[in-house]
Amino acid sequence: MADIARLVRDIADEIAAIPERGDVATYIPPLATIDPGHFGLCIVTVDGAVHAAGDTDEPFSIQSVSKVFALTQALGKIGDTLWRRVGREPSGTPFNSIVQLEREQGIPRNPFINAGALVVADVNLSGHEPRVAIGELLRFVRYLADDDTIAIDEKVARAEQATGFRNVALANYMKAFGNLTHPPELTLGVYFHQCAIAMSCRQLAMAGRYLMHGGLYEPGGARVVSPQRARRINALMLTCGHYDASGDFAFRVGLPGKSGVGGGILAIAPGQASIAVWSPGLNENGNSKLGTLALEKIAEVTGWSVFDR
Ligand SMILES: NC(=O)CC[C@H](N)C(=O)O
Repeated sequence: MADIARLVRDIADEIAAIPERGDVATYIPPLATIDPGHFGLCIVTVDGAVHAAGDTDEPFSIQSVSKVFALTQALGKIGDTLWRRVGREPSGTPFNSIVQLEREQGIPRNPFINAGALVVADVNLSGHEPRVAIGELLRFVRYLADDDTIAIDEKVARAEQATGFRNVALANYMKAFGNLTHPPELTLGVYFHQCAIAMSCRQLAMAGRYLMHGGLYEPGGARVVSPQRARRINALMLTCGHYDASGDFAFRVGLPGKSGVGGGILAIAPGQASIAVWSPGLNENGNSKLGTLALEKIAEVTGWSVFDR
């Protein structure tokens, strides 16, 4: 087994020295003003050991990484009937694309593109006020991470709301096909707030543990989801977690991963580790440029892969 403590330190040092860091998201001021020099890394291994380096305790906007936790929550509510309203195929299109929705009758390709995440948010809203639905998701994430300090960044939520015209279009379009059950503005409110959850790498890696432990909170702990559901969420992360760069991520890293436009990535080595990286500069697909590179190096050194013997 590689020396993980040393590995995280080496990678943090190596990444810190790279000048070409990608471009931070500019669509809202709270993201546009982030220093691209940040880098955080945290690896929680299967034995519970936590290895962290760099800005591992600095909260950042998890954005689309929240789609993993929201999906887990929605599956807990309605199980496999979710798949009548959202597909399970890679889209091959950017995260906020609308093109497939017309041809495919308002059924989004998968739960990790924005359209699919809006359907998931609509499910999580059922039977609740938006405030209660988002509170439920926040409590779930706090439980998974074992950390009650995790919070929503209201500034980010407000900025999402003020600028999210494409998401408004996606929600209205799906509403026209009958694939949203609530008024679009309520579903959008839940979605914008889930994107605005702020977490550190340490909190994110802790929250991802159930996906390395086959659905258990920790080995021997409470069950969050069944082993089959954990496997399936991992499968969706691998095939759809990086939008139209999901194939490239699988090729380079070989692990299920979910990115966010805040520069965070949660990656899972099933049975081995839950890994969170944060580097705010993005590549042309809206995924963390150096975060992906860091994960590629981690996979190379440790041999963690879902494609190995
Ligand atoms: N890829 C992302 O992280 C996208 C999230 C962003 N808030 C959006 O909805 O456009």
